[in-house]
Amino acid sequence: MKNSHLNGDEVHENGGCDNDDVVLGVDGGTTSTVCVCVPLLPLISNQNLPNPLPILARAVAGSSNHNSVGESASKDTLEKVMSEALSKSGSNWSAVRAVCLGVSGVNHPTDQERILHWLREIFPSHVKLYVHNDALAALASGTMGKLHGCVLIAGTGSISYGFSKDGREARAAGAGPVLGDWGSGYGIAAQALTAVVRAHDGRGPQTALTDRILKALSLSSPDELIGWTYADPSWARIAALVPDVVSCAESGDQIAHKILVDAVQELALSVKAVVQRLSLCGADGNDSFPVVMVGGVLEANKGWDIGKEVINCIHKHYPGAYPIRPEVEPAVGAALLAWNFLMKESERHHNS
Ligand SMILES: Nc1ncnc2c1ncn2[C@@H]1O[C@H](COP(=O)(O)OP(=O)(O)OP(=O)(O)O)[C@@H](O)[C@H]1O
Repeated sequence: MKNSHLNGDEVHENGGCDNDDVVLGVDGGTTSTVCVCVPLLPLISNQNLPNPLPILARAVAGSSNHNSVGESASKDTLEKVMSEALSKSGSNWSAVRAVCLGVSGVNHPTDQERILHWLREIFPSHVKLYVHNDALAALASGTMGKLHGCVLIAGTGSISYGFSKDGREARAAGAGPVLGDWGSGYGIAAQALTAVVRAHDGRGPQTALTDRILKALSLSSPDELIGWTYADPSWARIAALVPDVVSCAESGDQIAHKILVDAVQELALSVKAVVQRLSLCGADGNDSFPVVMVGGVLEANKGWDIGKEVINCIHKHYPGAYPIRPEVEPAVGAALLAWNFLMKESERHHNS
C-alpha cells in the first residue's frame, strides 16, 4: 500500500488519488459502531456511483456515543473500529484519503471540534476529515450521499434531521427519553409499561398489554415490573418491548393503539418541524423532497405499520414528501458523504 503523498489541494487527472487510496465511513451509534472501508478510485472515475458500491471491509465495535460511554472509551472504540476495517481490507492508515464519522452525541460544534482535533493526531494533514451527527450518515445512506431532505430515525431513540439544498441544517427531537422523545422505541415501551402499572393500580383502564408484557418478561404480576425496571434501566432493554405493543394494537387493544397513534404524531411532528425550518416543501408546500426512514420502529409490519402511518401523516401536509428506505447502511452513507465532500472540494479547485 502506498501513501498518496498528496496534500489536500493537489488534484490529478484521476481526482488526485492513487489506486490503493481508501475512504473510511463510520456510523457511531449508542448501541454499536460500524466502519466500512471503500476504495476511492471507482468513486472518482465514475460519473455515477457504482452499483453495488464496492466495500473492501466492514468492522463492528461497541458504543462510541461519548454521552453514554465517556470520551476516552468513545475514542478507543472509534480508533479500534477504523484500525480493524483497514486491516481486514489489507490496507493501512497511510492509504486513507478521507474519513467521515457520523457519531451519535455530536450535537454541537464543540463536540465536532473535539473529535476533529483527536482525529488530526491520527491522520496527517492531507487526509480530509469530516465529523457529523450520525443522523447525517443515515440521511446520506438513503440519498446515496446527496445532502438534501430529511431523515427520520426511530430505533431505541428517535431524531429527525434535515439538510436544505443551500446547506442549512436543522434537527428536532433526539434529546433522549427524559426530554420527550415519545416516538422512540423507548418512548413507546415506557408508555406501555406505564399503562400496565396504571391499570394494575386502578388509575387507568385494563389493557391486553398487561398479559402480553408480563409473558414477554416471564413475570407473574405487574408488581414485579418495579424490580425488573430497577434491575437494569438501559434504554434498549425497555425499547425491546415495542413489537409486543404492536401485537396488542393489532389484536384491537385500544390502549396500545392510542400509544402507537401518539407515537406516530410525535414522529411526524418532528419531521414537520425540520421541513418547516428548512422550507424543504417550497413556498407553496408542494416541492418534492426525500424523507429517509431508518430504524427498527419504522420496520414494515403487516398490521400496524408505524412507518407507513408516519408517512400518511406527513403527506397530509407535504404531498411532495417521498419516503426512502435505504438499501445501504449508514456507515456506507458516511463513506458516500466523504466522497461527496471530496468531489465538491475538487470541483472548487478546478473552478478557482
Ligand atoms: N417489527 C417491529 N416493529 C416495530 N418496532 C420494532 C420492530 N422490530 C424491532 N422494533 C423496535 O426497534 C427498536 C430497535 O431499533 P434499532 O435496532 O434501529 O435501534 P438501535 O440501533 O438500538 O437504536 P438507536 O438508533 O437509537 O441507536 C426497538 O425499540 C425494537 O423494539
